Order: sequence, then structure tokens, then C-alpha cells
Amino acid sequence: MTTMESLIGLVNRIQRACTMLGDYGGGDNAFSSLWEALPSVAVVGGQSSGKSSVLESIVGRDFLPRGSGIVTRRPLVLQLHKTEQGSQEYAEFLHLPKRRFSDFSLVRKEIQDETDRITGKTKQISAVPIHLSIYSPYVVNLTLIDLPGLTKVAIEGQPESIVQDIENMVRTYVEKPNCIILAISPANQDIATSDAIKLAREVDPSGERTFGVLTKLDLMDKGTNALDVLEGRSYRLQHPWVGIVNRSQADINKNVDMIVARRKEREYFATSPDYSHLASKMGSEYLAKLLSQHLESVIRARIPSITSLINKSIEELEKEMDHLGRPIALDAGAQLYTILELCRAFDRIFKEHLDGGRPGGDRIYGVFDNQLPAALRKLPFDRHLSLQNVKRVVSEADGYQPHLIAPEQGYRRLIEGALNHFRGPAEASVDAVHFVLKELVRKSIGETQELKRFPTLQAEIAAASNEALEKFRDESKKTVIRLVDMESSYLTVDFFRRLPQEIEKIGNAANPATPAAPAVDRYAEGHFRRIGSNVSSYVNMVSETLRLTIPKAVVYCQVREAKQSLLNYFYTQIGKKEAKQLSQLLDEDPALMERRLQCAKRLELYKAARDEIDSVSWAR
Ligand SMILES: Nc1nc2c(ncn2[C@@H]2O[C@H](COP(=O)(O)OP(=O)(O)OP(=O)(O)O)[C@@H](O)[C@H]2O)c(=O)[nH]1
Repeated sequence: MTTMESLIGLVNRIQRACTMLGDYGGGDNAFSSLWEALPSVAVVGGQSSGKSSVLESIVGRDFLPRGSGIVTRRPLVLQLHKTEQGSQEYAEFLHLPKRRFSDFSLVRKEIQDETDRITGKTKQISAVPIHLSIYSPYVVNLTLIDLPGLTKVAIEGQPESIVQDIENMVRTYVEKPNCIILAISPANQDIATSDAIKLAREVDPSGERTFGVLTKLDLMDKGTNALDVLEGRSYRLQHPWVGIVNRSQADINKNVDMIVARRKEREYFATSPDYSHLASKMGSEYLAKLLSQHLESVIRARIPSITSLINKSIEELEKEMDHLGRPIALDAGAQLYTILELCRAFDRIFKEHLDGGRPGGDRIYGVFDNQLPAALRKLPFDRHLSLQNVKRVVSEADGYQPHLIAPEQGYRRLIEGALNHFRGPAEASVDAVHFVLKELVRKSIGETQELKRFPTLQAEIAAASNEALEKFRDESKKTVIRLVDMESSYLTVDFFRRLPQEIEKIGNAANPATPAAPAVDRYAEGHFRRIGSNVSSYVNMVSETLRLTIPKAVVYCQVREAKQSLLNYFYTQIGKKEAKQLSQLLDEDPALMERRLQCAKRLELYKAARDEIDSVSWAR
């Protein structure tokens, strides 16, 4: 008994959790439905077939709305919990937790009100179920789903489609292989025309999950009986048919007590000349017990597959959640933290590229080792120091008075003119490194997995990084140009001191210790060639210096800065942003956010269900 109570109770609890998370079978759902895996009993019948009466008689209480037309417009999941003898009966709605109804007429009113809350007063139908639990010593543990009565015509104020809508809704419940169908047919109607049997036959042709219930036996014409149906000759089902005698409308009007009605029903069968031989297997109390036992055995058989479905779903959902990433916090502080973490993740990868953990940083060395030396080599010094140009520059610098000893001004002009050429390769190195860094930013953003979800933040980080790189580039350019200008502003004196002096050579001609130098004609070509070659040596020396110092400046101004403070300015800007702007930065694809939310809810449901099942297994 404990097992039975706990098994049906278990399914009840899981069903409630399902409903709270919007999983109630039927409706569209992007997820596999746990609800659908749970066995349940759906009550199906044509209008006025006596569905409500059967349910009330199983419960032993008046609590369902009555009236003309389609009264049941939302599924009612009725969970019956047997309590100890002597304890008070009460009802509870899932949508009104903690409120106990002991007056069952208020339960009826709440069902009506809650139906209207979702469907409006329009007499529309809705697939969202109402959950009602009844705790009573007079019930058996059982869960029944009351569905709108199948109808053939719409009444006034209802759309024509309602007939089909109701059938579709009922069908979504009964076509599930785990649904036990309680098919209600009135005995005073030909069974061949029963809406309930018609639908049951369609969805359960072998009749293994259909329980046939025949109401209104007392209303049959005198001299006729329903033995052909009750004994399974008219329509065969795997389970025996159960005959029922509910309260008549007159009884209801007279407020005949349900307990009295149950007793009268028992007496009816016991004393009926037609049905007394079946009396022990007739009536609403017997039906309730039969269903309870059947439901329990079905649940027991299904537990292993439900457990494996749950475990499989948990595994899949966890995998999907991993893939989707953690949900974004709602408060500004946590969002700021998330943004900074994402920036740091990007920054880490960017640094790895520079430091050799990832490829790309070596391209910077390529600039220093190949590009810069090649550019320096290609500078047009040959042209600048051609004999003709040297002559021209020196003469111009001399003016009307040709130089007497050495063309000081001429040298300076030739050197300055040559050094100016170094600006080009210096700036080109800065640009080349800039483009390598930019490319590494782009690569690093792509490689930061955590950022993938946030296209806006990606774009912002890229923009901020590029802006910072531009600044570093400007600074770097200024520095390398300064290096070049420094070379122009003060020439290396030692170089010229070490040059052989033509004058001295001439003066020493008489000295036999030194070989006699040919007398130099200061205005002959040889003289200018020597000037050209001296300037060329000087320029080569400077070129060698710059080849070594430009990389130092570039690394100092660009690479080192990028490593240390690529996002510094961005960080200060982020710190000033309002909550709304922060969440804009974290604006994920809404579909993705929704999916994560749904996954999380689902996961919670499945985990709760697993815990429930575990707790029952322990109790057994
Ligand atoms: N005499 C007698 N009347 C019954 C029996 N079952 C139901 N009735 C009456 O038939 C009418 C319809 O019964 P309900 O239980 O309201 O039927 P329903 O299928 O729930 O109807 P809807 O919710 O409108 O679809 C009521 O007046 C009941 O009193 C029965 O076994 N015998």
C-alpha cells in the first residue's frame, strides 16, 4: 500500500512540477515532454455523457461547475490523495498554493473563475490545465484529467471551430501511449454512436489502455439492459466495462449527498435483476479502485524507462547549457564583472599571440629582421651621392666663395639630405607592426570562445583595441621620427675626426716617412668622389644605428603598450556606463537567451523529478 501511495503520489508531484514549467503535454514544446512520459488517466466523453458526475462520484464530493453548454473549457488535472481516517477533507489549487478549500462550493467557483482567467468570458477553450488536489480519507490515490466534452455543434457565442478545437485538444491527451483513457458513454444511447468510444477506437484500436464506463444505466428504457456492452459483446476492450449510476438531475436539484448517492448506487446494482451478478464489479467506488490499481501497476512498469528518459534528458540539457554558456546576471555590478572577465579572456589570448603561446607575434620580428633592413638598403643614396649631385650640393653650399679646406656646409647638407630618407622606412616599420597588431586583435577576438555569444561586445572590444593601437602608432611614429631627427641634429664628430685629412697629407709630402700623396686639386672629380664616399660611410653608419634603434622604439611604443594597456581606456569608459548600457553590451541573441532560460527550467524539472524518484526508491 505504501508503495502504491508513494508511486501515484510521486507521479502527482512530477506532474505538478511539469505544469509549473509549462510542460503539460498537448501544446507545442521544443523539448521532449516529461509529462507525456508519465502515465495519466484522461476522462473523455460526449457532452452530458456524465463525465462530471463520474468524477464527483469517484471523489465523493460536489465540486465541478455545472451548466449548459461547454462547461469544462480547460483540462482539469484532479489529483486525489488518500488521507488518514478522520482527517479533514480539503482541496488545493496549484495556482493558489497554501490556500485550503474545505468548502467545495468554493472549489467549483474557483474552477470557473480560473477557467475564465485564461480563456476570458468568451467560452473559448485552453489547453493550459488547472491543477486541483483533493485530500480526503474517502478517496483512493488517483490522478484523473477531466477534458472538455466532445461536442457536435458550437453554441451561441462560440466559434464554429470549437468543435474541432475540443476534439484536437482531447486527442493530444489520449493519443499519447501513456494515457489511460476513461471513455464515458451514456447507456441510454447506442454505444455505436458514442463519441468517447469513437475516439478511443481511433487512438487505441487494441483497447489495451481504454476503460469503458457506461453511465445512466437507470435511464434505459424499461425492458432493455446494457448487458451486451457491460459483458463486452458490443464493443470489446482489454479491461472490463464498468456500469455507473450517477445522481439524476432531480437528485442534484434536491442536493442529494454524494455519500448517499454512492450508497444508492450500490443498492441499485445489488438489487438489479439485470446486473446483480456483476454487482461487485460495478459502481463508481469500484471504478475508482480499479483505476487506482491499474495506474499504480502502469507507473511501476514505466519507472525504469521514465528514469532513463530523465537521465538522458539531464545529460542532454547539461551539454546544451555548457554550449550556451552561463546566463547573464541582471544587476549592473555582475554585468560589469562579466564584461571585464570577457575582456580579460580576450586580452589573455592577445598576449599569448605576442608572447609566442599562439602564432602571429613572430611576424613583428619579421618586420625588424626583413622589412626594415630591406627598406634601408633600398634607399636612393646612390643617386643622392652621385658625383654630379655632390658637386652641385657642395657648390651651392659654398656660394660665391668656394671652400678653402673642407666643404663643411656641403658635408652637412649632403648628410642632412640623406638622413631625411630614413623617415620613410622608420614610419613604414611602425605601420607594419601596427597592422600585425590589428590582425592579432581580430584573431584573438575570434579565438575568445566566451565572447562568441556577445556580438556587440565583440565589436566594442575590437573598436576600443583598434583605437588604442592607433594611439600607440601615433606615439611610435613620433618616436622613430625623433630618432631620425636626432641623427640630423648632431652628427658624430668622431667619425669625421678619424677621416684622413687631405690638407695634412699635402703638408707632409716632403716627409719621406709618409708616402707622398698626390697633390689634390680640390676642385677635381676625385675630391668630390671622396666627399661622396665619406658621406656614404657616415650614412651607412647611421643606417646601422637606426636598424637597431627603430625596433626598440617600435616595441617600446606599440608592442609593449599593447601588452600592458590595450584596453585601459575601454575599462575606464565601461566603469562609467549605466546599467542599461552594460546590458546592451551583453545583448545576446534573444532566441539564445530564451533557449537557455527554457533549458535551465527544464533541467531543474528533470533534476527535481530524479530526486523524487530516488526518494521513492529509497522508501521501497
Ligand atoms: N439518472 C441519471 N442521470 C445522470 C447520470 N449521469 C449523469 N446524469 C445526469 O446527466 C446530466 C449530465 O451529466 P454531467 O455529469 O453534467 O455530464 P458531463 O458529461 O459532465 O456534461 P458536460 O460537462 O456538460 O459535458 C446531469 O443532469 C446528470 O444529473 C446517471 O447515471 N443517471
